[in-house]
Amino acid sequence: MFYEMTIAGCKRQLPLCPVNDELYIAAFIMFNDVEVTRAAAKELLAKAPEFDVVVTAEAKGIPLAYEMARQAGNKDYVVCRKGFKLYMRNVIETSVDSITTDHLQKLCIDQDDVETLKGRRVLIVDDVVSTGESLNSIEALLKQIDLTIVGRMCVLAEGEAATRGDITYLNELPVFNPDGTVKE
Ligand SMILES: O=P(O)(O)OC[C@H]1O[C@H](OP(=O)(O)OP(=O)(O)O)[C@H](O)[C@@H]1O
Repeated sequence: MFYEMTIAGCKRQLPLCPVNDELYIAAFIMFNDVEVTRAAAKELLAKAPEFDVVVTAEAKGIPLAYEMARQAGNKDYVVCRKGFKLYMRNVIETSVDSITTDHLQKLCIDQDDVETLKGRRVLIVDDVVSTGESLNSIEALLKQIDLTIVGRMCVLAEGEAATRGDITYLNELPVFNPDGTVKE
C-alpha cells in the first residue's frame, strides 16, 4: 500500500507501514532523494525567518538541514546526534521517543556545537514532525544554551502536528487505518 502525494513539486509514492494494529503511517525517506531534498529546502527557505544556524536531529533531517544551510549561503548547521562519539567533548544530552523508532533514543551535542549556537538565531528543521517528541528534545537541548529559536520547520506535518500553530511546513501527511484508508 502506498500514499501518493506531491512534495515541493515532486510526485512521490510513500509506502504505508504499521506502527501498531490500529495505526499505519506513510514513510517519507529523504535519503537518496536529491530532487525532493533540494526542492523542499528551497520552498522552506522561502517561508523561513532570518536565521544564522540550522539545527536538526540525526538522522533523516540531516540532508535537509545541510541543503537549507547551503542554499541560504553556506550558513552553519548543527546536528543533534543520537549517540556519544569519542571525539565529542563536554556533551550535553537529552532523550527522545519518536513515532518511527520503537525505543528511547538519546540526543546530544558537544562543546563545538554549543560554540556554533551561542548567541545565534536558530532555525530548527526536520523532515517530519509527528508526535513532536523529537522537536521537544531538540528544544530541551537548546534551552541549555543562550540562543534564540526563530522558527520550527518541517517538510511534512503528520497527523495532529498539522494543527500546531508553531510549525511551518510544506504539506500535511495523514495517518492511516490498517486497510490504507486515511484516519479521520
Ligand atoms: O515528531 P516525532 O514523533 O518525534 O517524529 C518525527 C521524527 O521521527 C523521525 O526520525 P526517527 O526518530 O525515526 O529517526 P531517524 O531519522 O534516525 O530515522 C523523523 O525523521 C523525525 O525526526
